[in-house]
Amino acid sequence: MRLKLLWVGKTQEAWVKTGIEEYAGRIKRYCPLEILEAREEKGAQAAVMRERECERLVKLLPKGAKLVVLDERGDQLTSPELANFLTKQRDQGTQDLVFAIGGAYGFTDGFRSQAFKAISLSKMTLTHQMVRVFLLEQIYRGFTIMNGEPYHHE
Ligand SMILES: C[S@@+](CC[C@H](N)C(=O)[O-])C[C@H]1O[C@@H](n2cnc3c(N)ncnc32)[C@H](O)[C@@H]1O
Repeated sequence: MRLKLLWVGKTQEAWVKTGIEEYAGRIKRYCPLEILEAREEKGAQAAVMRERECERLVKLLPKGAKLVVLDERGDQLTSPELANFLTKQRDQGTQDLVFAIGGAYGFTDGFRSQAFKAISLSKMTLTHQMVRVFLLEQIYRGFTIMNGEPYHHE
């Protein structure tokens, strides 16, 4: 299984970049990981920017990939549940598992409907930049749970 993180726009804040590098590096000990970045749209109405950004996200999706969207309206999982989800995908032979994070205006309904799962990290809205770090840390945590390593404590 290969993991891909798909998101919109460059990471702006240095402290977010540091977090991404830290957890992406840790995840790569367990699984190949690639970050795919769609260009951010600027200066149009929100609906137009959302549409254009989602068109770019679709173009970056590998053929046959299984898509998970990060969405505040999605399923809320515990960390062990996320670990089980990753285990199941690996054991089912999923080749490319893609986690997509929307831009500042989120996803179109059309993009969301291409996903087989939507995951919420909280009922609160987080910045699309911060979600990158939170998601990476939870994926890393998931791999440590899968491997019985002493990182996650109940
Ligand atoms: C600022 S939010 C977009 C908010 C937009 N109003 C919406 O309803 O989706 C940008 C992106 O960050 C991610 N995001 C923000 N909060 C989240 C949360 N609590 N759980 C999961 N993803 C979240 C989603 O991928 C979202 O598309």
